Amino acid sequence: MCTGIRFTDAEGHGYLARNLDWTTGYGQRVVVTPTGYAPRSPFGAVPDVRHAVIGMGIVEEGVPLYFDCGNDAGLAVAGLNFPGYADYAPGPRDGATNVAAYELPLWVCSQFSSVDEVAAAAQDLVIVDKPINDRFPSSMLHWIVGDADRAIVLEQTADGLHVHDDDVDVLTNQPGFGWHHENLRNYLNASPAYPEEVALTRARLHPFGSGAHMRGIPGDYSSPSRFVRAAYAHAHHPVRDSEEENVVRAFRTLQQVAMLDGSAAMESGEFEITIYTGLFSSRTSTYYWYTYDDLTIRSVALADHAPAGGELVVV
Ligand SMILES: C[C@H](CCC(=O)NCCS(=O)(=O)O)[C@H]1CC[C@H]2[C@@H]3[C@H](O)C[C@@H]4C[C@H](O)CC[C@]4(C)[C@H]3C[C@H](O)[C@]12C
Repeated sequence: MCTGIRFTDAEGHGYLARNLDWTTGYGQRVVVTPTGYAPRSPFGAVPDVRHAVIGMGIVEEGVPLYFDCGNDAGLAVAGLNFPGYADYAPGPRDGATNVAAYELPLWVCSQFSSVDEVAAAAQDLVIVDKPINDRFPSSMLHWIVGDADRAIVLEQTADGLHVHDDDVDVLTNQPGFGWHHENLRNYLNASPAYPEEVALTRARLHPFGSGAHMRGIPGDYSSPSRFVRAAYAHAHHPVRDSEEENVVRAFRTLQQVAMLDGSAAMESGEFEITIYTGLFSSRTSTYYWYTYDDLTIRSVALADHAPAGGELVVV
């Protein structure tokens, strides 16, 4: 499974971070798409690269297939599994902005500079089931899109394209965002406050310690439980000042919903783990990440890799 979060630092810069939970990686690397790159876009939705893009992905047929990425204007996006709900158009629709599912993160980050712009453009958006090649069929995803101000979730289901205002800045997997948001109403009791002493018959009961009012926040790895846990942890985290503090914030928060080997098997019997955790900081246009096997936080700054060149850079 996967979890994504968005937040803002004390100076108003935006951050978007995600866990990529799966049984195996795809050989993903940090990829920079510079403004001089000439994309191959099947329906012409990405005619050029207006904003340089950096993020985690693979390059296939010379095209960057991003799992998550951010751009030089501070806009970022992450794709998360949404099987059983995602429903792509079998072909392009006349008069619409037709985007192949694999190029949606590139479309968002190469064309726009804010969530508001993406939300407006999404009114004409049709996500098309047009795989890059036979080796990689379209993945069934939904996407969290964030900037310094807010987040939205893009979901295309059987009844059309939905743009949800993500006012809790969190996304996990199925079911849809609306269901997860409604489900939060089951957890209104949860609070970080220290519990008061309680009188019970003639007993006076003291709390064991802090955290007692978090009882009820689910601890398992299922998508609804991770949504609730991430929304709680994220909402109560204090705003931080420096880039370093916000990197720590992102990675510590996503640790709360990261998947440990051996705990959750897929139908195949293989175990899901958090393959990597990635973060885009708009403050410095830097991508940070660590992997399951190596907790060293690595980073690549967009400015260090020819953001205006003509060739993709795979770091
Ligand atoms: C597996 C990843 C999602 C992880 C996740 O959400 N797991 C949930 C598990 S569960 O269902 O809820 O059990 C997704 C996120 C981004 C996806 C990749 C990106 O969409 C880029 C290309 C797109 C191609 O069509 C397929 C390969 C691919 C390289 C995708 C492979 C895979 O589907 C990825 C890596």
